[in-house]
Amino acid sequence: MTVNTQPATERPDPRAFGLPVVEQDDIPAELRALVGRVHDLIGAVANTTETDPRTLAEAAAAVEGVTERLGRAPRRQIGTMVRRDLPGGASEFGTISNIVAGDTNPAAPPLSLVPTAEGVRGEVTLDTVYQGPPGLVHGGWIAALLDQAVGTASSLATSPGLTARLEIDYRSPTPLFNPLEITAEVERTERRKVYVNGRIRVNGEITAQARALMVRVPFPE
Ligand SMILES: CCCCCCCC(=O)SCCNC(=O)CCNC(=O)[C@H](O)C(C)(C)COP(=O)(O)OP(=O)(O)OC[C@H]1O[C@@H](n2cnc3c(N)ncnc32)[C@H](O)[C@@H]1OP(=O)(O)O
Repeated sequence: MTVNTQPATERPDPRAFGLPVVEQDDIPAELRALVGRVHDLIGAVANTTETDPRTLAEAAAAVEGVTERLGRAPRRQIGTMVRRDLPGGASEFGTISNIVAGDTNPAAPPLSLVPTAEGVRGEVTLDTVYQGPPGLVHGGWIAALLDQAVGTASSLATSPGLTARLEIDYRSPTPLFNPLEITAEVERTERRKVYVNGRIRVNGEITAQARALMVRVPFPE
Protein backbone atom coordinates (compact mmCIF):
# COMPACT_ATOMS: atom_id res chain seq x y z
CA MET A 1 0.00 0.00 0.00
CA THR A 2 1.50 3.32 -1.01
CA VAL A 3 0.80 6.72 0.44
CA ASN A 4 -1.69 8.98 -1.32
CA THR A 5 0.35 11.85 -2.75
CA GLN A 6 -2.58 13.65 -4.35
CA PRO A 7 -2.24 17.41 -3.97
CA ALA A 8 -4.40 18.79 -1.18
CA THR A 9 -6.66 20.47 -3.68
CA GLU A 10 -7.81 17.04 -4.90
CA ARG A 11 -8.41 15.72 -1.39
CA PRO A 12 -11.53 16.50 0.67
CA ASP A 13 -11.21 20.17 1.60
CA PRO A 14 -12.52 20.85 5.14
CA ARG A 15 -13.70 24.30 3.96
CA ALA A 16 -16.38 22.53 1.93
CA PHE A 17 -17.80 21.29 5.25
CA GLY A 18 -17.71 24.67 6.97
CA LEU A 19 -14.44 24.11 8.81
CA PRO A 20 -11.85 26.90 8.77
CA VAL A 21 -8.36 25.95 7.56
CA VAL A 22 -5.12 27.48 8.80
CA GLU A 23 -1.89 27.00 6.84
CA GLN A 24 0.72 25.45 9.15
CA ASP A 25 3.30 27.98 7.93
CA ASP A 26 0.98 30.82 8.99
CA ILE A 27 0.98 29.82 12.67
CA PRO A 28 2.98 32.64 14.30
CA ALA A 29 6.34 31.64 15.77
CA GLU A 30 5.28 33.50 18.92
CA LEU A 31 2.18 31.28 19.26
CA ARG A 32 4.38 28.19 18.84
CA ALA A 33 6.68 29.54 21.56
CA LEU A 34 3.69 30.18 23.84
CA VAL A 35 2.43 26.62 23.27
CA GLY A 36 5.88 25.31 24.25
CA ARG A 37 6.07 27.46 27.38
CA VAL A 38 2.59 26.36 28.49
CA HIS A 39 3.60 22.73 27.92
CA ASP A 40 6.59 23.39 30.19
CA LEU A 41 4.19 25.01 32.67
CA ILE A 42 2.01 21.87 32.80
CA GLY A 43 5.10 19.83 33.66
CA ALA A 44 6.29 22.38 36.21
CA VAL A 45 2.91 22.47 37.98
CA ALA A 46 2.54 18.69 37.89
CA ASN A 47 5.93 18.22 39.53
CA THR A 48 6.57 21.24 41.72
CA THR A 49 7.50 20.65 45.33
CA GLU A 50 6.81 24.30 46.13
CA THR A 51 4.56 24.55 49.18
CA ASP A 52 4.79 28.24 50.06
CA PRO A 53 1.14 29.42 49.86
CA ARG A 54 2.12 32.91 48.74
CA THR A 55 4.32 31.66 45.90
CA LEU A 56 1.62 29.24 44.75
CA ALA A 57 -1.13 31.88 44.95
CA GLU A 58 1.01 34.35 42.95
CA ALA A 59 1.65 31.72 40.31
CA ALA A 60 -2.07 30.96 40.04
CA ALA A 61 -2.88 34.67 39.74
CA ALA A 62 -0.23 35.14 37.04
CA VAL A 63 -1.61 32.22 35.02
CA GLU A 64 -5.16 33.49 35.51
CA GLY A 65 -4.07 36.90 34.23
CA VAL A 66 -2.55 35.44 31.07
CA THR A 67 -5.66 33.30 30.51
CA GLU A 68 -7.89 36.35 30.89
CA ARG A 69 -5.74 38.34 28.45
CA LEU A 70 -5.75 35.65 25.78
CA GLY A 71 -9.48 35.15 26.34
CA ARG A 72 -10.16 38.69 25.07
CA ALA A 73 -9.68 37.45 21.51
CA PRO A 74 -12.41 35.19 20.12
CA ARG A 75 -11.72 31.47 20.36
CA ARG A 76 -11.05 29.44 17.26
CA GLN A 77 -14.09 27.70 15.81
CA ILE A 78 -14.32 24.09 17.02
CA GLY A 79 -13.02 21.84 14.25
CA THR A 80 -10.54 24.38 12.88
CA MET A 81 -8.11 22.47 10.68
CA VAL A 82 -4.46 22.98 9.83
CA ARG A 83 -3.02 22.13 6.42
CA ARG A 84 0.49 20.74 6.57
CA ASP A 85 2.92 20.06 3.72
CA LEU A 86 4.51 16.64 4.04
CA PRO A 87 7.87 15.51 2.68
CA GLY A 88 7.55 14.19 -0.87
CA GLY A 89 4.93 16.68 -2.01
CA ALA A 90 1.94 15.27 -0.10
CA SER A 91 -0.09 17.31 2.35
CA GLU A 92 -2.60 16.59 5.07
CA PHE A 93 -5.32 18.26 7.08
CA GLY A 94 -5.54 17.76 10.84
CA THR A 95 -7.46 19.44 13.64
CA ILE A 96 -5.27 22.28 14.89
CA SER A 97 -5.89 21.50 18.58
CA ASN A 98 -5.74 17.69 18.22
CA ILE A 99 -4.71 16.37 21.66
CA VAL A 100 -1.98 14.13 20.17
CA ALA A 101 -0.69 16.07 17.17
CA GLY A 102 -2.22 19.54 17.30
CA ASP A 103 0.14 22.42 16.56
CA THR A 104 -1.57 24.75 19.05
CA ASN A 105 -2.39 22.31 21.86
CA PRO A 106 0.06 22.67 24.78
CA ALA A 107 -1.12 19.32 26.17
CA ALA A 108 -0.10 17.53 22.94
CA PRO A 109 3.43 16.01 22.83
CA PRO A 110 3.00 16.85 19.81
CA LEU A 111 3.43 13.81 17.59
CA SER A 112 4.52 14.58 14.04
CA LEU A 113 4.07 11.75 11.52
CA VAL A 114 5.58 11.67 8.04
CA PRO A 115 4.83 9.33 5.15
CA THR A 116 7.20 6.45 4.44
CA ALA A 117 7.23 3.83 1.67
CA GLU A 118 5.14 1.58 3.94
CA GLY A 119 2.89 4.02 5.82
CA VAL A 120 3.79 6.64 8.40
CA ARG A 121 6.56 7.13 10.95
CA GLY A 122 7.13 9.52 13.82
CA GLU A 123 9.36 9.94 16.82
CA VAL A 124 8.44 11.51 20.12
CA THR A 125 9.84 11.62 23.64
CA LEU A 126 7.30 11.91 26.45
CA ASP A 127 7.85 13.66 29.77
CA THR A 128 6.05 13.28 33.10
CA VAL A 129 2.96 15.05 31.73
CA TYR A 130 2.14 11.62 30.21
CA GLN A 131 3.10 9.52 33.23
CA GLY A 132 0.99 6.57 34.30
CA PRO A 133 2.89 4.07 36.46
CA PRO A 134 6.18 5.40 37.92
CA GLY A 135 8.50 6.39 35.07
CA LEU A 136 6.23 4.88 32.42
CA VAL A 137 3.89 6.24 29.76
CA HIS A 138 0.19 6.00 30.65
CA GLY A 139 -1.53 3.18 28.75
CA GLY A 140 -4.25 5.51 27.53
CA TRP A 141 -1.63 7.75 25.97
CA ILE A 142 0.01 4.75 24.31
CA ALA A 143 -3.40 4.02 22.77
CA ALA A 144 -3.79 7.69 21.81
CA LEU A 145 -0.41 7.78 20.04
CA LEU A 146 -1.24 4.59 18.16
CA ASP A 147 -4.75 5.80 17.31
CA GLN A 148 -3.25 8.90 15.75
CA ALA A 149 -0.70 6.83 13.82
CA VAL A 150 -3.20 4.32 12.41
CA GLY A 151 -5.64 7.13 11.61
CA THR A 152 -3.00 9.12 9.76
CA ALA A 153 -1.73 6.06 7.87
CA SER A 154 -5.27 5.24 6.80
CA SER A 155 -6.10 8.82 5.86
CA LEU A 156 -2.97 9.30 3.75
CA ALA A 157 -3.27 5.94 2.00
CA THR A 158 -7.02 6.20 1.33
CA SER A 159 -9.15 9.07 2.68
CA PRO A 160 -10.07 10.42 6.14
CA GLY A 161 -12.01 8.15 8.48
CA LEU A 162 -12.89 7.44 12.09
CA THR A 163 -11.56 4.69 14.33
CA ALA A 164 -14.22 1.98 14.64
CA ARG A 165 -12.05 -0.50 16.52
CA LEU A 166 -8.66 -0.26 18.22
CA GLU A 167 -6.94 -3.20 19.87
CA ILE A 168 -3.70 -2.62 21.78
CA ASP A 169 -1.21 -5.22 22.98
CA TYR A 170 0.96 -3.78 25.74
CA ARG A 171 4.01 -6.01 25.41
CA SER A 172 6.46 -4.27 27.71
CA PRO A 173 6.52 -1.01 29.68
CA THR A 174 6.99 2.13 27.56
CA PRO A 175 9.41 4.47 29.37
CA LEU A 176 9.27 8.25 29.72
CA PHE A 177 12.25 10.32 28.50
CA ASN A 178 13.16 7.81 25.76
CA PRO A 179 12.64 8.37 22.04
CA LEU A 180 9.56 6.41 20.96
CA GLU A 181 9.48 5.34 17.32
CA ILE A 182 5.88 5.08 16.11
CA THR A 183 5.01 3.43 12.80
CA ALA A 184 1.76 2.35 11.15
CA GLU A 185 0.69 1.00 7.80
CA VAL A 186 -2.45 -0.16 6.04
CA GLU A 187 -2.81 -3.92 5.85
CA ARG A 188 -5.85 -4.10 3.57
CA THR A 189 -9.05 -2.29 2.63
CA GLU A 190 -12.61 -3.55 2.14
CA ARG A 191 -15.08 -0.98 0.82
CA ARG A 192 -14.99 1.81 3.47
CA LYS A 193 -13.11 -0.37 5.95
CA VAL A 194 -9.37 0.12 6.33
CA TYR A 195 -7.41 -2.38 8.43
CA VAL A 196 -4.28 -0.79 9.86
CA ASN A 197 -1.41 -2.01 12.05
CA GLY A 198 0.83 0.14 14.21
CA ARG A 199 3.48 -0.16 16.87
CA ILE A 200 5.74 1.72 19.28
CA ARG A 201 9.40 0.79 19.47
CA VAL A 202 11.94 1.81 22.09
CA ASN A 203 15.56 1.12 21.16
CA GLY A 204 14.25 -1.11 18.36
CA GLU A 205 12.08 -3.24 20.67
CA ILE A 206 8.29 -3.21 20.32
CA THR A 207 6.63 -2.10 23.56
CA ALA A 208 3.07 -1.81 22.23
CA GLN A 209 1.25 -2.69 19.04
CA ALA A 210 -2.15 -1.88 17.59
CA ARG A 211 -4.62 -3.45 15.21
CA ALA A 212 -7.23 -0.99 14.08
CA LEU A 213 -10.26 -0.73 11.86
CA MET A 214 -10.79 2.71 10.39
CA VAL A 215 -14.07 3.42 8.58
CA ARG A 216 -13.68 6.03 5.86
CA VAL A 217 -16.09 8.95 6.01
CA PRO A 218 -18.21 9.07 2.87
CA PHE A 219 -17.68 12.36 0.99
CA PRO A 220 -20.02 13.68 -1.69
CA GLU A 221 -18.57 13.11 -5.21
C1 LIG B 1 -5.55 12.28 10.12
C2 LIG B 1 -6.40 12.23 11.36
C3 LIG B 1 -5.97 11.16 12.38
C4 LIG B 1 -6.97 11.10 13.46
C5 LIG B 1 -6.70 9.93 14.35
C6 LIG B 1 -7.71 9.88 15.49
C7 LIG B 1 -8.88 9.01 15.07
C8 LIG B 1 -9.95 9.07 16.10
O1 LIG B 1 -9.71 9.18 17.27
S1 LIG B 1 -11.56 8.98 15.58
C9 LIG B 1 -12.53 9.21 17.07
C10 LIG B 1 -12.94 7.91 17.69
N1 LIG B 1 -13.87 7.20 16.85
C11 LIG B 1 -15.19 7.54 16.78
O2 LIG B 1 -15.65 8.46 17.43
C12 LIG B 1 -16.06 6.75 15.83
C13 LIG B 1 -17.45 6.46 16.41
N2 LIG B 1 -18.16 5.54 15.54
C14 LIG B 1 -18.82 5.99 14.44
O3 LIG B 1 -18.94 7.19 14.23
C15 LIG B 1 -19.39 4.98 13.50
O4 LIG B 1 -19.62 3.77 14.19
C16 LIG B 1 -18.43 4.69 12.30
C17 LIG B 1 -18.20 6.00 11.50
C18 LIG B 1 -17.09 4.14 12.76
C19 LIG B 1 -19.06 3.68 11.38
O5 LIG B 1 -20.38 4.10 11.14
P1 LIG B 1 -20.99 4.17 9.64
O6 LIG B 1 -20.27 5.20 8.85
O7 LIG B 1 -22.46 4.31 9.79
O8 LIG B 1 -20.55 2.79 9.00
P2 LIG B 1 -21.36 1.43 8.98
O9 LIG B 1 -22.16 1.45 7.72
O10 LIG B 1 -22.01 1.13 10.28
O11 LIG B 1 -20.14 0.41 8.83
C20 LIG B 1 -19.29 0.38 7.70
C21 LIG B 1 -18.58 -0.95 7.72
O12 LIG B 1 -17.73 -0.97 8.90
C22 LIG B 1 -18.10 -2.06 9.75
N3 LIG B 1 -17.95 -1.63 11.14
C23 LIG B 1 -18.37 -0.45 11.69
N4 LIG B 1 -18.02 -0.40 13.00
C24 LIG B 1 -17.37 -1.56 13.27
C25 LIG B 1 -16.76 -2.10 14.45
N5 LIG B 1 -16.72 -1.41 15.61
N6 LIG B 1 -16.17 -3.32 14.38
C26 LIG B 1 -16.17 -4.01 13.20
N7 LIG B 1 -16.73 -3.53 12.04
C27 LIG B 1 -17.33 -2.33 12.10
C28 LIG B 1 -19.53 -2.39 9.38
O13 LIG B 1 -19.85 -3.74 9.68
C29 LIG B 1 -19.52 -2.13 7.86
O14 LIG B 1 -18.89 -3.23 7.24
P3 LIG B 1 -19.31 -3.74 5.74
O15 LIG B 1 -18.74 -2.73 4.76
O16 LIG B 1 -18.64 -5.05 5.64
O17 LIG B 1 -20.80 -3.80 5.73
